Amino acid sequence: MSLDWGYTDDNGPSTWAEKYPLAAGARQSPVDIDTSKATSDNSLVDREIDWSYPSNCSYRIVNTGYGWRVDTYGDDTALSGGPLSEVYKLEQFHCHWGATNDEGSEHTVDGKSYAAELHLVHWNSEKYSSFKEAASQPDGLAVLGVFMEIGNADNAELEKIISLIPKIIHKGQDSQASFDLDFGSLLPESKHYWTYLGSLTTPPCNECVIWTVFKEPITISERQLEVFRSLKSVGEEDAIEPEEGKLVKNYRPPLPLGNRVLRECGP
Ligand SMILES: Clc1ccc(Cc2nnn[n-]2)cc1
Ligand SMILES: [Zn+2]
Repeated sequence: MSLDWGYTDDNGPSTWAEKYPLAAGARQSPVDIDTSKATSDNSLVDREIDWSYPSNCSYRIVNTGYGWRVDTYGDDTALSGGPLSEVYKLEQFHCHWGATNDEGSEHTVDGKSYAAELHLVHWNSEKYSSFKEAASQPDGLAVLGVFMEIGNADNAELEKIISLIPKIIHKGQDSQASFDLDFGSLLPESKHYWTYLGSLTTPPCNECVIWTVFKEPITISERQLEVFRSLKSVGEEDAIEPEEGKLVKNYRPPLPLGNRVLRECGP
């Protein structure tokens, strides 16, 4: 069964607009962050971005066929301040990566790619009654983007996710694992970031995301990234060769910023 969309030459980002017209919109993500175009904005400094994630909010990890996704209980989570006018709740987090370490992030900075990019997806629970409703609104979602660069040491918190990957190698597999995660270790120390109005980076590419991309990367080891790449984009029942169907890349290349404003908080 051929996939509606994906990351191969046949169904990759350049083909998405054929079936998902929003993908051709003027408010698409990711973008290349041209640091010379970023404007400072005191209102971002006055209302510091703030988050709260209880360590026990993660309850399930699933292979979506496009990567791994950790589903979270949002009730006791909160993201506010910075570019956000309301309080957003954490819905899920996931990651994008490439076949080699010199690609993999979705956003780029002055043309530079990082090896991977972590996305924490939140929804505006003050204004909307569900994630689904929020995903159809221009201020419905808030995604935190965290660049990941290769480092020598394993990231200990990521290791808790890595250890579950062997249980979800095939598309559709999930592990109902309530696991304790210190989100502080999945976010950079610095709260400096860029922010702009964009979209989901996969179909249907809804233009509903207020993006916050942190300037400081976190580290991931080469071994850990290889484990991500061992995930398969096909189900266990799809008889394929062992090396086939590996999810070696799941990132969308940058789209034009166009006439959107790119703001920054911090040097
Ligand atoms: Cl619900 C949903 C759909 C697609 C994505 C993919 C994505 N969009 N922005 N970052 N990742 C995330 C959540
Ligand atoms: Zn994402």
